[in-house]
Amino acid sequence: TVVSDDALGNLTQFEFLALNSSLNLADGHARQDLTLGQSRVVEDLPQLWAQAVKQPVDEIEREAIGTYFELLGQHSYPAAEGRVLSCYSSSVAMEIFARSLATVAERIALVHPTFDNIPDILRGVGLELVAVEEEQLHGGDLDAALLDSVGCLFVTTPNNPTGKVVSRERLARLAEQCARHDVVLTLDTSFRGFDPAAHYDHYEVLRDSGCRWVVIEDTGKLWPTLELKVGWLVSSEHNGLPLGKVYSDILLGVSPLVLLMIKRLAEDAADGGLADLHRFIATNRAIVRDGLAGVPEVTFPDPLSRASVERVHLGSRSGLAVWQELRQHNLFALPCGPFHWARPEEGGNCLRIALSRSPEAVEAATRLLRSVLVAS
Ligand SMILES: N=C(N)NC[C@@H](O)CC(=O)C(=O)O
Repeated sequence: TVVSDDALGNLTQFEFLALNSSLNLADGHARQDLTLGQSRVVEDLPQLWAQAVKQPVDEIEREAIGTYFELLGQHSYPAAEGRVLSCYSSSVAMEIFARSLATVAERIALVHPTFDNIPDILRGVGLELVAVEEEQLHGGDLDAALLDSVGCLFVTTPNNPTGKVVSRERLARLAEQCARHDVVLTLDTSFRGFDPAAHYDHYEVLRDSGCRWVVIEDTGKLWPTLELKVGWLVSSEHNGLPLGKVYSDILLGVSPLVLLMIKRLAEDAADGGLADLHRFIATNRAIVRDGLAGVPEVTFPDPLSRASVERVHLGSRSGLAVWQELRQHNLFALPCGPFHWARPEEGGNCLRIALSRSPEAVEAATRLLRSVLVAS
């Protein structure tokens, strides 16, 4: 019997089921082997620990932020006090943003589809959601009446699971509309590291637009750091949100050791590691696409995606039924229904495959998926 997806709940609960399986291609966290450069950082952790004990934490934080934001082209990030808040994860940053927004707004426009912990967090603080279809968001100006009816426009870019990136021109136009309607523009840029199309200086565009804005950056998907990560909550001046106050309700600060590790990993990435990572993900994406070539009805809806995940459209097959069948073989992907948080049936025929895995795991998973699909 096919279990209905609400019996299994949200995407993260699906991901939880996969955590101890040998073929976990469910979550977007990085689980591939460390590269040589990254393993040198791990070997240096005792020294980083000693440095974290001695060096002032605000110095470490400034250096980690600078190295990471420069690596990804974000040269105009706000370096002033209180403008970049370090959180234990991007979801903690999102919770702080949501609680802050809910003190001044009742409704929020949110890109559809996207990862479901975003609408869940926003609903959790009592905000009413209005779906903005990805095509709409990328198509042209948003409806003025829509913008007048919300306190915020929330955009995931690159989007999850589609990999769709908001271009510089599109961001400038969205920010201009948000400025005109006095709507906060919020970006979740968790997948930014994977796609050079997302490395233009977003902060320069946001700053020049005059709109109120918030950006959530995430180091957690880029490197295999065993969940050691930081979410950065970045915001414009005078944004009217009690971010600092709510931040202080939740935490005092993150580990300087983790900040030093991130700084070193960002340095390694700047020294060729990021280009290697892009090639690594592209190779894994090709393994999936080549491995499923010729399977009846199977297509890939996101040909331009560079994100560390790949959507597979199964034709008339149920994503949930295929997910269940794979689970019998101890292979876990992600059914795409819950990404379509306003209309789950729209994602009913898709699976998402994680690509931040060893090529061998991606190869084995693709072979298994192919055998299940040709038999279905
Ligand atoms: N706080 C949550 N729910 N974390 C899971 C999230 O990081 C997974 C994710 O974003 C992805 O698999 O694409």
